[in-house]
Amino acid sequence: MTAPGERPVVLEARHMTRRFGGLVAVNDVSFDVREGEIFGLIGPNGAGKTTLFNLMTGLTPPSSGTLTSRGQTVTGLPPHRVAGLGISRTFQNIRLFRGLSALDNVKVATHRQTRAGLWQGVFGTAQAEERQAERRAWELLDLVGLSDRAGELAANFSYGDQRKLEIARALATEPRILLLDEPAAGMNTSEKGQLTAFIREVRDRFDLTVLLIEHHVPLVMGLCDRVAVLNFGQLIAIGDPASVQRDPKVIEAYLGGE
Ligand SMILES: Nc1ncnc2c1ncn2[C@@H]1O[C@H](COP(=O)(O)OP(=O)(O)OP(=O)(O)O)[C@@H](O)[C@H]1O
Repeated sequence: MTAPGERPVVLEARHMTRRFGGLVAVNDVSFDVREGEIFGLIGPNGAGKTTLFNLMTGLTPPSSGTLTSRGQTVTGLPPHRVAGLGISRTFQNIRLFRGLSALDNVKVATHRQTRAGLWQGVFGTAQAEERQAERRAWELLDLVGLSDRAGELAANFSYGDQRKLEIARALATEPRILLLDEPAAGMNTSEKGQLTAFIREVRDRFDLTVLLIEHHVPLVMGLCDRVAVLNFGQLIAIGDPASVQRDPKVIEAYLGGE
């Protein structure tokens, strides 16, 4: 088996910067992510974590700097093109279709992957694709443990279950790289406990690279292969969880903010 440090780099962030007026939310951030890694992004409130995810997924254009994935430039592409490169995400503020069922929320995302167009209508493949989308949506709901509630409106789900539904929806686009923005937020203690095994299972089963923003420190430390720490937009530490946790700059950043 290839050692983690020898696996190919799948994301290269170089000097990524984003200014909002006079505020530098992300300041000259560079790092690599390797295939199959579970890579954590932590930092105090307002450190720039979500802005960095937004830069990486086309929601916010960078002021300067680049992100490439397997030689392809990601920065400058709109979100759907970024998704087309196999980079999918969930959101800190959940973005489900609250008035649709759990099944339809996932199905809508699988549809983005099916080849819509004239030819499928002409050759009558639309129904087959519809059935395939439905089958895949059921599989993904099963994976996140929600298939017995497939017909319920997303709005009726607990916060923790909505997060799981968001993960199912992100997986429906068949990503190679999955970005999770605070996956444990709103989950109860037992759900948080199960999340580590779940994220590992998803990574292994779908052959994914996973990046996650998370405030729940035990989850980050127990789950991530490497952790990057942002503070006031700057990358102040990167490495394995134990060494990052001991880093005086990281301790200072967290204690200084209390
Ligand atoms: N669209 C925007 N316009 C102006 N300022 C913004 C915008 N988005 C983010 N910011 C600012 O950029 C900084 C970084 O915010 P960001 O949400 O990325 O931090 P974060 O680390 O994700 O924080 P949290 O952990 O609280 O979610 C904050 O000062 C925030 O107010």
